Amino acid sequence: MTEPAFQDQYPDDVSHCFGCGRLNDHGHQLKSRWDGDETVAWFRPEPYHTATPGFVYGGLIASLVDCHGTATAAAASHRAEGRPMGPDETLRFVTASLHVDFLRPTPLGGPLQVRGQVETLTARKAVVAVSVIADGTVCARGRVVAVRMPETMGATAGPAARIMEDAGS
Ligand SMILES: CCCCCCCCCCCCCC(=O)SCCNC(=O)CCNC(=O)[C@H](O)C(C)(C)COP(=O)(O)OP(=O)(O)OC[C@H]1O[C@@H](n2cnc3c(N)ncnc32)[C@H](O)[C@@H]1OP(=O)(O)O
Repeated sequence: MTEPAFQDQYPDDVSHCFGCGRLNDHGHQLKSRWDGDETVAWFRPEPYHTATPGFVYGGLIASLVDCHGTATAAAASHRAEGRPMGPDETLRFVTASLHVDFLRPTPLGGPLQVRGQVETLTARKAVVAVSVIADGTVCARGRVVAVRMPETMGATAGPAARIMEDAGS
């Protein structure tokens, strides 16, 4: 049986992210999982994710790197601490830095494989290298610095609570 995706184990209050939130009907709903010591996600861009005809928009690729990187940071942190992921056990990471090199045009039409490798991991920070691969060819490489989420970004913090209420969450 397939393991549940990391993002499907996030608690509701951090599940509205445009890139990976399972509660965001308008988002990409990226799903990341372990593949040995690396992580993997698959995403099939739609025709409207176009840069030039036939090629994928770079901003979409950046958001795949971003969300796969932060998810990998959370999962790796849980694994390192021997704590299973789940709604009651949350090690939450947000993006401090996102760098992407677009090595070659990414063809539109097939699935993209997004692979993550943890480069460094501490209690407060993870650095994750991410590759975006189309049909066996690495089209983009990225690096995400993910840091433990500050309390001020939580869903119950200040304006966030009102925004979620307005959105009917
Ligand atoms: C079940 C599991 C649940 C998981 C839920 C996941 C929810 C996911 C939701 C979806 C998310 C989707 C993704 C999204 O869209 S997240 C949305 C986009 N991100 C943000 O809005 C974050 C805004 N920024 C901040 O809140 C703060 O600046 C943060 C918290 C990031 C750092 O705060 P602060 O500055 O106070 O941290 P620190 O001083 O203690 O430094 C700590 C370490 O970090 C290093 N550093 C800091 N900044 C940078 C930088 N720019 N480049 C390189 N490194 C940087 C620093 O050197 C230090 O390293 P070291 O000295 O320790 O080596």
